[in-house]
Amino acid sequence: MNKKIAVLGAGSWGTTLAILAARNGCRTLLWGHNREHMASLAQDRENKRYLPGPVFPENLSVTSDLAEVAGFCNLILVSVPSHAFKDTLLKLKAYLPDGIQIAWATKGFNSDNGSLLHKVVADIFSEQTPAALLSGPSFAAEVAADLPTAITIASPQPDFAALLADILHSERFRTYTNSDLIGVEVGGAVKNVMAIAAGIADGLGLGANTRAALITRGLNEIIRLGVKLGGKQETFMGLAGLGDLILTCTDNQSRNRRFGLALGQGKDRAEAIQEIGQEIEGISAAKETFLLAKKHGVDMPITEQTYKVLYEGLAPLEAVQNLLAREQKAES
Ligand SMILES: NC(=O)C1=CN([C@@H]2O[C@H](COP(=O)(O)OP(=O)(O)OC[C@H]3O[C@@H](n4cnc5c(N)ncnc54)[C@H](O)[C@@H]3O)[C@@H](O)[C@H]2O)C=CC1
Ligand SMILES: O=C(CO)COP(=O)(O)O
Repeated sequence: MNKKIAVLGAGSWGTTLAILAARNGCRTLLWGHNREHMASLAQDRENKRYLPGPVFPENLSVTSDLAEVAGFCNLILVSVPSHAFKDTLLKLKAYLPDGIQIAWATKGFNSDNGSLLHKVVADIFSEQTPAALLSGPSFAAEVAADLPTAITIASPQPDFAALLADILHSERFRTYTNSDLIGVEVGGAVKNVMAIAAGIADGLGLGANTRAALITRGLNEIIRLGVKLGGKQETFMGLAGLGDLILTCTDNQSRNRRFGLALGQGKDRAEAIQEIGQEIEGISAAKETFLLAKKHGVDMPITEQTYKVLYEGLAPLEAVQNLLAREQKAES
């Protein structure tokens, strides 16, 4: 494929997406903010810190210089953590103010004010800037190992979604398109909160019934918030909703689930974060989701109890008891 793409964020997911695009024949530039780390990637042709194993294809080059990114192409796929999303785009804008096309694979909210990330893109560039989000059940290591995976690319601009879908699609990586950007954003950001909750329950040894109840009632919460924010109900039954929720609530590759497991087993929060050693997006998302739910008057009891465990020192077992003590009601 005779295309160029720059991927911002040289963690496990950005590296994987850059490898996928390069395997599909695109000239690909992977940017990371840490100069020493990027120098080691250039030398090793492998990301030993975040994605040990896969060797970089020849058409994948690396840089820590955003000016080089701007000179390379205007098609950008951002995969930095949510706390770095706005700053990275602001820095990029200094080099590439016009004609940019922005996709992102970041799952989370704007850490400044809890807004959805499409709002950050529109505020920094313009409402007309082609914008798309890649989301769905996709552990980086499995994708990089070429294990079959299906994801969603959401954009209000169908041509842009189709372009990205072509760049990344392969027999082992199926790309579906979707026009519901908001629904896909909410699904990807809030499933991380539910994965922490499911991990906590499993860490407490509460069993399979509890896990299934949390996933199902968690999906309900995600739908209530997502629809209130403008997402479509059916989106949450798809890859970026139920698909990613099941993946991260049930498999220990999920860092959010592992973090919850550690808390449920009585480990200290700081120790758990250090042991995992990678981004745990659900920690900030728990706060941002809790505040959004309050602002919009949406009932999100699992999110609320997870927030209280993470930010108010509530004991995990007490959080479960609070959920169980809620008044009996009709399923909705
Ligand atoms: N790893 C996975 O399987 C998947 C991750 N994601 C999402 O992708 C995003 C990135 O996650 P991962 O790559 O997994 O994280 P990671 O923990 O593997 O790597 C984080 C990367 O972010 C970089 N970073 C940290 N602070 C930064 C800053 N201020 N500016 C620029 N870069 C900074 C680190 O140097 C590192 O390269 C997250 O939003 C995550 O939810 C989405 C789907 C799958
Ligand atoms: O989003 C992911 C897979 O789809 C990765 O989940 P974790 O961030 O919990 O590892």
